[in-house]
Amino acid sequence: MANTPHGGVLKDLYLRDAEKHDTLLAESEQLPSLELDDRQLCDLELILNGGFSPLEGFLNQKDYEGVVGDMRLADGLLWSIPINLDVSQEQITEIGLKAGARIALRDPRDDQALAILTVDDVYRPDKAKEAINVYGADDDAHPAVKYLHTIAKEFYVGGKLEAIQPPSHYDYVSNRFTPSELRAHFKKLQWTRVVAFQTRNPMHRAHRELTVRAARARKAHLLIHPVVGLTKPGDIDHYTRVRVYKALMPKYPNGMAELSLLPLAMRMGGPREAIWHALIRKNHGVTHFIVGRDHAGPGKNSQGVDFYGPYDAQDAVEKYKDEIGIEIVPFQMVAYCPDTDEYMPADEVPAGVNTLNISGTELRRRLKQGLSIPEWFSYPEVVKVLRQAYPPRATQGFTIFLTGLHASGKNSVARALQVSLNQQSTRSVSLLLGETIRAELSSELGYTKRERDINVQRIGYVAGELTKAGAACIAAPIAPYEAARQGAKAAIEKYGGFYLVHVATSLEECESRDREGVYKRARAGEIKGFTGIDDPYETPSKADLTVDISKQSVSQIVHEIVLMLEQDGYLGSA
Ligand SMILES: Nc1ncnc2c1ncn2[C@@H]1O[C@H](COP(=O)(O)OS(=O)(=O)O)[C@@H](OP(=O)(O)O)[C@H]1O
Repeated sequence: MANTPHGGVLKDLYLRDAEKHDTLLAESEQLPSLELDDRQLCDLELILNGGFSPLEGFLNQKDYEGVVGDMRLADGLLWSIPINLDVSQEQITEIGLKAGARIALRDPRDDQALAILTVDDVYRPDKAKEAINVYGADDDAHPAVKYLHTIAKEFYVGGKLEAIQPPSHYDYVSNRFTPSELRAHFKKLQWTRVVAFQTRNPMHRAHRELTVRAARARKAHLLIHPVVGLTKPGDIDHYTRVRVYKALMPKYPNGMAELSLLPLAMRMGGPREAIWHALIRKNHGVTHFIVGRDHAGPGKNSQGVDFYGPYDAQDAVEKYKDEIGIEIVPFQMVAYCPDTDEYMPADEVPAGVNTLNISGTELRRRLKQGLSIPEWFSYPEVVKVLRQAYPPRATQGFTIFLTGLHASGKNSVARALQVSLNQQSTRSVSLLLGETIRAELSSELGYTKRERDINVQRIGYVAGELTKAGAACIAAPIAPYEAARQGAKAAIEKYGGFYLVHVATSLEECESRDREGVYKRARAGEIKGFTGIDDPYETPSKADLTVDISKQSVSQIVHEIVLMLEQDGYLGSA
């Protein structure tokens, strides 16, 4: 038998409102609309499908104050994390949000109406109190507190929901189970004791070992239940993680474990979050829940001290275990003992016995540099997935961004570099010369500061996309403004390497090299606002390389660029 939902009844609003579907959909077309943001969308999905039972909507003020104050809804039921629909004053006025109003809530990705909210109340939360009570401190180093102060709007709207349809998913659809679906699945499999494992990270041998030990200890089956909504900023993306989980699942004995993806927006709220996670699993029909060391921990506060103690989450679920109604399986991390080639719970390792571990940071370093990842740590199938997602630099894209005056030699260097890279790497090489971009992308633009900034921004965008796709991109605009160059850098370096090369050939030299006579015409006033003559060129404050065509040959400059790329690993063999 699947576990009883929190509050006794699974609030699957899709099932409850199925009969009214057509009427609700028609009504939603006539109602004012509120477009949800990413977090509200995750919360809405779990309210509608019953994952957040007993909630039937976003918290009204009474429930909110109870949850913030002592983790209880107004009716006394345990609930640890406030689930709010935050709105701005402009939205309140524009949409007409007030008690009794009916509002269509829409998916921001495709504008579909997902639910109708009947407004109970609109109130201004005490955000400092929410931060302190729920997350332990009013400190922006905590991601949920930062969200509260920088993204969440100033008012909350409470009210019950009627379900129209679930948000559309196009990724891993067959692995997404609502609580009702999971309950039906357990029934079909005849699973009565199920231990769930929550994770927002890739899983390796230690996790497989830990989960199997938990299942063995409770004579239960296993539900791997990772979060694919919002996790901690900087986490490995869920596409990669799900491929990892799928590579790991065959490592469990047949029939022992199932994978289901949870569209939860985590808050990283440690102890309160652990209680919330347990209640959500209970709603999914699970009977046991693993709570490990530092469950849903956000890391360190602004003073460099951990927000929560390593066992605060375990203590919290222990304290409320009767009300939570799911058996908690507290777990130590397992450690690898190389001398005996086995995994053991960290607290059972005898004194003096050597153990090994590879931290997340160390793993990322090894992936980045294409270094070995030992088999005792992970499965080759898992490592293969991670290597595809985090290719070593030798196969990552990069951009060489040449900046300098007209006729400084940047175009000659760019062309020669393209040829040189063509001969030595398997990447496709793209050349974005100033004149080409002006003809192909920016033909409507002139040369005012604003137009030059737009031009450089476009180059940054295109170079970023090429870099993301693994290409070598060589851009060579004049790009006279520091801020615009910085903007291009930011757009590119999130996807791969970025190198700013200042072709610092003097104006005098550029003028003498200018066979087309453009500078002469600019000096004669026939061309207005020409860079270097009557328009500024801001010298880069921090170029990765500064070269001068009057002092070095093109091939020497190309060689310097190649050496720089080689040193950073971009030109080694993959
Ligand atoms: N007013 C003015 N100022 C500067 N340059 C001018 C101007 N008018 C036309 N040109 C010619 O336009 C070519 C491309 O300029 P860019 O797109 O690289 O300039 S910018 O980065 O947008 O500032 C650039 O050529 P290259 O330097 O060979 O790319 C210039 O010859």
